[in-house]
Amino acid sequence: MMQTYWKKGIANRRAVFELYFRQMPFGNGYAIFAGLQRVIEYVEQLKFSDSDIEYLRSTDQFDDGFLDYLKDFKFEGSINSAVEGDLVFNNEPIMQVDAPLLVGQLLETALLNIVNYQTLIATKAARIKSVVGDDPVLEFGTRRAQEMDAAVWGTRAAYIGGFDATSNVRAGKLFDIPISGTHAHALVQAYMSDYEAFKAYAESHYDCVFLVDTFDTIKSGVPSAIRVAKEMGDKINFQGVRIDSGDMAYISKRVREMLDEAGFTNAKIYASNDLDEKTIMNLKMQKAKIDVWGVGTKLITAYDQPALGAVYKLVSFENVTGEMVDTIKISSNAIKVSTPGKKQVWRITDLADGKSEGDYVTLADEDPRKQDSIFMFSPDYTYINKTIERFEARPILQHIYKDGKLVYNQPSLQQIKRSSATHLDLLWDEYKRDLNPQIYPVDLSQKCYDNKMMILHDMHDYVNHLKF
Ligand SMILES: Nc1ncnc2c1ncn2[C@@H]1O[C@H](COP(=O)(O)OP(=O)(O)OP(=O)(O)O)[C@@H](O)[C@H]1O
Ligand SMILES: O=P(O)(O)OC[C@H]1O[C@H](OP(=O)(O)OP(=O)(O)O)[C@H](O)[C@@H]1O
Ligand SMILES: O=C(O)c1cccnc1
Repeated sequence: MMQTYWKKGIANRRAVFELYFRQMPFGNGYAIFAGLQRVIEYVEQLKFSDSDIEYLRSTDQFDDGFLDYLKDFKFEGSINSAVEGDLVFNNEPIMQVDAPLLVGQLLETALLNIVNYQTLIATKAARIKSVVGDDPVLEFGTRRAQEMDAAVWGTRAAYIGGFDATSNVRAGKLFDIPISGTHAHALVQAYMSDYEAFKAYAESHYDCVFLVDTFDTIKSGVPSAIRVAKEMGDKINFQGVRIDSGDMAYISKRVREMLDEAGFTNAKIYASNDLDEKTIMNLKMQKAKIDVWGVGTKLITAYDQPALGAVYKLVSFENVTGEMVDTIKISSNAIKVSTPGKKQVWRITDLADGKSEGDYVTLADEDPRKQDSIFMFSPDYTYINKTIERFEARPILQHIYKDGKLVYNQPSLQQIKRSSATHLDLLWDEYKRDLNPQIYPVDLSQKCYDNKMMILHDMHDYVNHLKF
C-alpha cells in the first residue's frame, strides 16, 4: 500500500486514522488503556535500515525509487491518544494518527498489536483486582505468556491494572515494578524432602515462603515449614506458605489452623493454580483463608478473551484540492459502520455528584466546555437521551506527537497506576461490577451524528447508482 501511495502521488496527502474497539473485553463495564509507552518507543525507532531495504529488494516487489525513498523515512505527523491508566470504552477513538497517508498506514499493525494486547491485560488485571480487594495479588504468568515480550509488557499492563508485584525480574528491572515470588516444586524434589528443602532455602534466604504441596500439604509440607521456621527463629523472615493444588478452600483453612496453633499467626497463605477472578471470588465466598494470590496463565494470556479486537480506520482524507473529506466504512453489520471525521472524546462528569455521566464523542473542532448544557443521546437508540447542565468535560485524547515531535511528558509507572485507581473511583459501581455491568454511555454529538448519517446516505446513493 505504501508503494501504491508513493507511486500514485498521494503518499503525502493528509490522512486521519483512528483506533478503537467495538466490544468491551470480558463483558467488562470499562477498559483500562495501556500500551502508549511502547507505541512511543516504536515510533522513536521507526526507520528502514540498510538490511531492511535489502530484504525488501530481494522480494522483487518494490521499485528502486520507492526503496530509495524509504532510506530517509521517519515519522512525521501527529498522534493524539488516551493516556495509560485512563478508562476507555468501546466505539470511541482511543488513539488517533494525523499524518501523511503513507506514514499513518505504516503504523496500523504495530499500533494495533501493542494497544490490543496491553489494554486487554490491564483490563483483565483490573477485573482480578476488583475481586481480591486489598489482598496482595502477584503476577505469575511469564512461563505461560505468548512469548517473552508479552510476558514483560503484559506484566507492566497488569501492574497498571492493579497487580501489586511480579515474579518477572526483568519486568522489575525495566519498569521498576516490585518483584515477589516463592520457589517451585523442583527445589523440594531435588531434596526429596520438604524439611530438607525448606531448611536449605532458609539457610540461603532471609524472606521465606515455602511451597508446601509437593508431597502432602497437611502431613508433610506445613509441619516441615513450621519446624524450619521454629528452628531458624529470627534468622529468617517466615512470611508464610504457598499452596498450589487441591481444594484450596478446605486446605487453606486447615493450613491456617496449623500455622496459628504453632504461633505463626502473622504467616500468610499464598495460593496459586489456574486462578482468575471467578475462582478467586468463589474461594472468597467459601471463606478460604488465602491472604496473597498468585495469578499467571489466565491473566497473561487473557484466557477467556484472547484478543481485544481493536481496529484502525481511515476517518478523514485530504482530497486533490487540499480539503479534508471525511470517510466511512460501511457494513451490513451496524456495529462495523465506522464514524467519519477526526474526533475528540470528552468524559462528562456531573458536578453535582462528581461521577462520570458518559463519554461524549465530538468532531475535533467542537468543544463542549464552551456550552452551557450538553444534549447526550445514544447513537443506536436516539430516544434514550439526557441533558446535562452543570458538568465538567475532560478531553481523553491528549497530544503525544505534534508535527513529528514527541510533546508528551510520560508520567512514571507509579503515577499511571495511581491515576487508574482515581479514574475508577469516578465511575458508578454499576459500571464496575464483574458480571453484567450497566453499559456506560458513549454518545455522539449531534454534529458528529449528522455528519455520519449524511456520509452514510451519500455513500448508499453512490453505490446504488454505480453501473458496470
Ligand atoms: N475450593 C475451590 N473452589 C473452587 N475452585 C477451586 C477450589 N480449590 C481449587 N480450585 C480451582 O480448581 C482448579 C483445580 O484444578 P486441577 O484439578 O488441575 O488442580 P489440582 O489437581 O489441584 O492440581 P494440579 O495443578 O497439580 O493438577 C484450579 O483452577 C483451582 O484454582
Ligand atoms: O497457574 P497459574 O495461574 O498459571 O500460576 C502460575 C503457575 O505456575 C507454576 O506452576 P508450574 O509451572 O510449576 O505447573 P503446575 O501447574 O504443575 O504447578 C505455579 O506453581 C503456578 O501453579
Ligand atoms: O514465585 C512463585 O511462586 C511463582 C512464580 C511464577 C510462577 N509460579 C510461581
